Order: sequence, then C-alpha cells, then structure tokens
Amino acid sequence: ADYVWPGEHDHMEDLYMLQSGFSRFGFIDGILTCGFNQGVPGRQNAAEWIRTAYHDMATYDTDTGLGGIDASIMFETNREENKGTAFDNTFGHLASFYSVKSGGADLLALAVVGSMAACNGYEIPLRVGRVDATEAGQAGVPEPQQDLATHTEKFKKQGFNQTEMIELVACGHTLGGVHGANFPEITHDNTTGQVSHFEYGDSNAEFDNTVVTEYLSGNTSNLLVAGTNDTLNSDKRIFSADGNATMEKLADTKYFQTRCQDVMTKMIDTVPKDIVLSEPLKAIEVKPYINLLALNSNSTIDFSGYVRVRYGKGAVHPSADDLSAFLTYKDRSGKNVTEPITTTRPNWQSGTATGFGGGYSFVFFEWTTQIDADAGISGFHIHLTTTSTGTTEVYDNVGNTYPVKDTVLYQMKQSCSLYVLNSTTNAYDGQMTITAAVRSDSVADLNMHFASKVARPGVILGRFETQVEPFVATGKSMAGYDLYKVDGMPINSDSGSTSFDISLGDEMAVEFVRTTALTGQECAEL
Ligand code: HEM
Repeated sequence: ADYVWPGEHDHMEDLYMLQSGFSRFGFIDGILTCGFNQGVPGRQNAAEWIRTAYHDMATYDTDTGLGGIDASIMFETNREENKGTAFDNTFGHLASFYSVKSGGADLLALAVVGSMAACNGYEIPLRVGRVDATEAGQAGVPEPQQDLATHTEKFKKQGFNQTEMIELVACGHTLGGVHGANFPEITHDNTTGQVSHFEYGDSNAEFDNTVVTEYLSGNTSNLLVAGTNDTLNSDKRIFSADGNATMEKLADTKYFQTRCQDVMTKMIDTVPKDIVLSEPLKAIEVKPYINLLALNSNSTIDFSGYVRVRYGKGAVHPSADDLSAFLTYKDRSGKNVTEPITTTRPNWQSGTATGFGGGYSFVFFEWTTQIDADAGISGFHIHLTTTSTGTTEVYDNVGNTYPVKDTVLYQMKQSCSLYVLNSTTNAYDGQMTITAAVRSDSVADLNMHFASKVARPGVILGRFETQVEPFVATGKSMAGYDLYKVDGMPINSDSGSTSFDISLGDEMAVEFVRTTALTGQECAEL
C-alpha cells in the first residue's frame, strides 16, 4: 500500500534513513566505519552489534515460538554463554535512540542493517514491530566447547538447517574476532584490548568471504578453526559439517553476499510467534515534518516544518537542485486558502541528508509561516516543481491531504524542563512544565500522557511507563484558544528518550513529542 502520512513507523524510518547531513538522527555514529571502535582497544562496534543480535536470537525455540529478537539479551548478560561487555556496549549505543516508537529489539535489528551497510555487505531489509521482552528468556546460546551435534540441534531450534548454520556462522565471523579478555583459553593472551581476528589483515573490518577462503586454503587466523585446543574449534566442526560443500560455494564472493543477505535477514526477523513484523521499510519519497504549530504573541498560529524529498539513485526525483516546493492548505472548515506557503532550501548541509553508505539521499525544504487563528488549518498539499521544466506535481497524501489538527496546540516555547543536581542521590532531579492551547469551543478533559522511563538495575534500557497528568486551565485565553498547563511535573535525568502525547477527551490530539528538546529551556511568556 502507498505510504500515508503520518505513518506508524515514521520515527523508525527517520532513524534508518537520516544518518548524515541536515536533520540527521545519527544512528551511524557508532559505526562510522566498519572497524570503528570509539577509542576502546580491541572493540569493533559493527562486530559487537551483530554478535549481540545473534545472541539475542540464538535462544529462539521453534517449538514454543518464544525468544528470537526481543532484546531479552539485556537481562542475560551475566550468563556464561554471554561473555564480555559487547552486549551492554551495544545497548549503550541504542539507548540514545530508544523511545516508545523505537524499542530495543527494533533498534537491534537496525544495528544489524547498519553494520552490514557500514561493512559493505549487501543491503538487508528492515522490518519493524518487534516488542521488547520484560525479563530474561531461555538460555542456550551456542558455546565453542560444545560438539557438532549440540550445535546442529541448537541451530535447528533457532529455525536454521545445517546449510544455514554454516552460512550464518561464516557470515557472522567475517567481522571481529576472539578477545583475550573473554576467551583467554582460546587466544592465550589476556592483555587489555587483545583480539585475534577471524581473518588476516584488515579483512575483519570488511563484510567479505575471507573467513571462508582462508579456511579452505588451510591457512586461517580464525582461532575457532585453528586454535590449539581442538575442543574449542567450533567453527572448524561447523564449517566442515557437510564435507565443505557449503564453504566451497561460499568461496564465490557474490554467492557469499547473497547468502549472508538472506540468513542475516532471517536472523533479525526471527521474533516471538505473536509478533507481526511490518513490510520492509522503504525510503519515503515525500515526507513532511511539522516542527511548530503554536499560538504566538501576535494571536496568530506559528506553523513551520520541512518537506523531505528523496532524490538521486532509485528515487522518483533525480536531482535535488532541480526541485522547489510550496504548500497549499485548507482552513479549519476545509476551505482552500489561496495564499500558498513558500519553502526555502536550508543552507545548513545544503539542506541534504543521506542514509547508510550514502545509499539514500534526501533534500529538505523548510517553511515558516503564520496562520490566522480564527481560520485555522486542517491540512495541506505539497507541490513539487521541477525547475528546469516548470512542471509542478501535487502530493495529496494519497487523496487524504496531509492532516493538521489545530484543536489542541502544543505550546513548545511556553514549555520547559529544568534539572537541579540532588546532592543526596547525585542524580539530576527535573521539573517539566508543558503548556497547551485548546480551542475555546472544544472543551473536554485535557490530559498529558507522559512515557516516563523507569530505570531497571543492571539493565541498560529503562522501562517505559505511561503517566497520565491532567492539564489545568491557566485562566488565560487568546485568539479563540484557552491556555492550559501541566506544571512542575517531576522527571528524572534519564529523560533523553521520553516523550508525551496530549489527549482531548477520547482523542489523541498531539502525539510523540520528544522531551529532549525542552531540556534547559526556560518557559517563555506568551
Ligand atoms: C556455534 C555458534 C557460534 C559460536 C560457538 C560462536 C563463538 C564465538 C566466540 C567464542 C566469539 C569471540 C567473542 C569474544 O571474544 O568477544 C565470537 C565472536 C563473534 N561472533 Fe560468534 N559464534 C557462533 C555463531 C555466531 C553467529 C551465528 C554470528 C552472527 C551471525 C556470530 C557473530 C560473531 C561476531 C560478529 C563476533 C565478533 C565479535 C567482536 O569482535 O566483538 N557468531 N563468536
């Protein structure tokens, strides 16, 4: 089906698509290159993220349909089968992107998609809709000292046959290596940062089949093949399980890449049986963002945002420089307003952004305008002009117009959150104030639904808990709106990923406002 805005997965699509440039989300920052290590010796984030995803998936049980990619690994880091700091380190990165619209398990899948891209593997699709576990799951991640029969059985339980087992291990072990800190009995060296890569040279930082060709040549740096203690040579047993038939096929570069694309996709899409994953997220061709819709002191409504247009390879529009955009809109009653809203392309980063590996390109057009508060706004159309030909196409959100709800306005500038260091707990205690304006003719209960984050000891990601707070009338009215506040609401310093919605009566009027933007901001007067 064609994309209709706003979409359920808009935020995940942003995290996926906007890596660099204007309005970037920057998920890529942990994997700027495949070998990137953020200055920690022996660490390779792309390798750690893929290993974390595998360990999370590895306890899937085809019989019960439980386990799979559900972020339960967060609760399982003390197990012998999950040695090392990779798991906490991975979730430490994911924590910056964690929200009610981007849970740990979907972010872990994105981490694999991004790592494959950063390491020049084939592109794998990102489906979303995973649900995070709230406690540890079954144990059972394969360990090197176990025999082939045990491993074959474990992979079967995960849903992978013998061939897929060989492929998935070869695809995983093209990155990173064995660390002395975790497996000194394998590397025989436990100096800080020691790592014995699975492949010679710099190949550990490239999603290539060197792990396969080295194995077949009998000269490999993979210590799970050529380690001194044969009991721990699990890759050797797995790779040779079918008399090298699969490994010989994987020696073909293209075959290796397509098989890895397949089994890595299968790995991240192995989820508990009740979960229904979305279709693969596609780069949305034309997507608007409303940044501000709020009353101002001139008694008009500030309305600003961006139109994001995909361009370049694979996109509908070949060139960013051959485009311009404007909006037309309908007032509250649904009547067309004749004066269009113009946009400009931002100077910052030339108003362009890219996805992983530069594979997707976008150009932004920014608008800022004021709307008559009496007439209001109910929706808009996006007009894209190809400058060279002068032709204009109208985007109407698949016949729905891009909807704008102006009954409740979130007064961003009149909202704020301030933190004070609590000397007893050594944490920052915060207080948040949220202001909203409601059309005077639309009286109903106004509530804030705050997705607060509750810390869980020993677990990197907190748990979201929705707290409902009633707004209180301030007694102030202007331009046909009454002003309301939630005042002095206590919040903790871990609010980076928190957000809130505002409901009027039974209807969600304002959705997914991130609180981060409010941090340190004073509440302005209106
Ligand atoms: C029988 C199955 C497997 C066994 C016994 C096994 C064992 C190991 C061991 C002992 C390490 C070293 C960890 C460390 O020292 O930090 C390792 C690393 C790694 N494994 Fe596996 N593995 C298996 C399957 C897989 C699979 C299926 C994948 C992914 C598709 C995978 C991905 C990785 C990655 C990326 C690393 C490197 C981590 C880093 O450098 O930080 N492994 N594996």
